[in-house]
Amino acid sequence: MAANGFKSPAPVLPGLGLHSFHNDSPPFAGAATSEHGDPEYLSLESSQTLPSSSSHDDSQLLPERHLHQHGDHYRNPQNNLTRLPSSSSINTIQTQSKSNPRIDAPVPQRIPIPSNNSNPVDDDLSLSSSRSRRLLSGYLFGNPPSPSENKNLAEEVGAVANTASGGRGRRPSLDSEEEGRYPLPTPPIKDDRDSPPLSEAFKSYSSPKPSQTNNRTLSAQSSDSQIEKRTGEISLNDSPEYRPASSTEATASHEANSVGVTNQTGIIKLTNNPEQNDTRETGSRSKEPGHGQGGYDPLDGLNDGEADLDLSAPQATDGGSGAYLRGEVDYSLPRHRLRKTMKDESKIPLVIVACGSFSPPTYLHLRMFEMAKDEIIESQTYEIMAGYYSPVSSYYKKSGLAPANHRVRMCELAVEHTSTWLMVDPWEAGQPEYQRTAIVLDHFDEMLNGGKNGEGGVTMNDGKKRRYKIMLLAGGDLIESFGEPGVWSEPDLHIILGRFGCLIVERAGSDVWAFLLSHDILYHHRRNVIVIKQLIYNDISSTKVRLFVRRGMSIKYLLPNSVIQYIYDNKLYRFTDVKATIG
Ligand SMILES: Nc1ncnc2c1ncn2[C@@H]1O[C@H](COP(=O)(O)OP(=O)(O)OP(=O)(O)O)[C@@H](O)[C@H]1O
Ligand SMILES: NC(=O)c1ccc[n+]([C@@H]2O[C@H](COP(=O)(O)O)[C@@H](O)[C@H]2O)c1
Repeated sequence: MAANGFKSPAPVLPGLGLHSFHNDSPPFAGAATSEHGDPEYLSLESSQTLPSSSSHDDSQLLPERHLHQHGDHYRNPQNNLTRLPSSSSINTIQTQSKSNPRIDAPVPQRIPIPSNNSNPVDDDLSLSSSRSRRLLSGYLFGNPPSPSENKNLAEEVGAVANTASGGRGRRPSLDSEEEGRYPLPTPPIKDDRDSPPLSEAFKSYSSPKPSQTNNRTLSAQSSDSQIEKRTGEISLNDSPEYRPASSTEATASHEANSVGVTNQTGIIKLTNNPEQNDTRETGSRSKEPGHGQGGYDPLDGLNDGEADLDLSAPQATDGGSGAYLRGEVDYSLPRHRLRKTMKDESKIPLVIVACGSFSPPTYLHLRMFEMAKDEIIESQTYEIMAGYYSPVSSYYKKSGLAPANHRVRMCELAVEHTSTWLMVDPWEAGQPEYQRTAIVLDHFDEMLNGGKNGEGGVTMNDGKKRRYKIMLLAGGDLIESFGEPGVWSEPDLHIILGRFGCLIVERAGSDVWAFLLSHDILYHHRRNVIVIKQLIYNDISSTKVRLFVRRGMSIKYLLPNSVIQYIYDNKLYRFTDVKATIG
């Protein structure tokens, strides 16, 4: 039995890799995964926009960014809607869609959340157990495939899933009694990261210098509610001296340039300013010159444990995304952790983008990126330049969606002190209408590789530029929704899978491999798809976190403390705001 769960992968799919199909994927400019070339719509010129959900309608309202495609700065989209330019810019899509009536009518339809249930907790519970959450909660795109096609696909999926699981309907997990029959993949080669041992980093923090402390720290003290008392045991410092007087002040402390860390040796409080904060005397790579511009390389060796304390990792500028979402400043893509040069120029520079609700972001959402990183390092094909969360806007009508500004801030808090290479892009969240994932990836492409003066891309040693490859990071359940009628349009799937690419993290309960075989478009672009096996299954669910908050249960160790604090400070997920809200 192969590690991917198939009894014998070779006869089914010659050339199927241990983890994925991606190994011989071409650099970028579209993945030529077919001998006969790819569909026309994979080769959008940089001047072309992606089709909107009603791409044939010239009166479609789009944010002004479609008219200002150079540089990072856009006017606040809240106030600047403009009409889509002539549909001639998307001719290739139209050509395709004319021959395919299903693509011809991709006007999003909103599927209402069943309204006969007024209890938000029950809504979340039912969503939690539903296998078709997106049909209940998301937008629908395009017309459903014909019933006969559906039936064939469903039969194929069933057949493949059954074969894959040895007839038991579900592939056994690594934890099952059959563990021995599922050899683990070769561990990733860690040498690239050049990490100091974790213990070294902690040693370096064992002698805090009182003079380097900052008075502001996170505190779980709350002004009200039993919920906060029960779940708010996240105080990093119980000393009253460090408690903000009010929850407002506690909120402000998140934005302060400091963090409090308690360990067995006592309270260590560190500022984010490396000059004031010189506790890291040994074992740290972050003080050494990095490979990135500015002397700091986000990917240069800090692993998770250290990163929790890595205050020299570049931080987002204060108030950046908040100010943008409030319409106070122009948009710009956060780049503070984006690597601009490569260590190994024989590889492909890769930026990973995770689209989703993140309501709230959990350790699973953080782990997804780390799992992807291991897989990428193992593949030796790509070099990771950065990772981004792109929280969906409030216009994505989904149960439990907190207002977009809160979800963006929670994602920022989640990565600020736990990661050295992850960032949060507020663009999608700040758009005045729902943006499909293909459009979001196109936005990243524009931001990272665009620029009329050729300023985008990665600068090679010889001064030449190379484009960042952008890949979507998603869980197996999201990928399986590719097969749900009306949720994704076919042209979008070709763009997402062909022009960009997908990193798919297996999710307990979803059989990504079987689905990959059964889905024609996914299979067509299989060489641009990387399936990531969860070697330690993590199924932390945002839905359940919301329910725990609602029920006053602890959510500690399910998500970063800073995010927990934010949830309580802002009274999220308690009562009515469990429901979707337009922010
Ligand atoms: N347990 C999991 N395993 C693998 N991927 C996951 C898991 N949970 C979420 N994801 C992936 O994380 C991304 C963002 O997820 P999103 O926040 O939209 O939904 P969710 O985590 O399922 O939350 P909710 O419970 O609110 O539906 C998606 O690609 C999703 O597939
Ligand atoms: N057609 C599309 O582009 C499409 C369809 C469904 C979900 N999505 C995206 O997937 C992400 C996760 O969605 P769910 O929270 O419903 O799992 C969101 O970012 C959403 O925008 C995109």
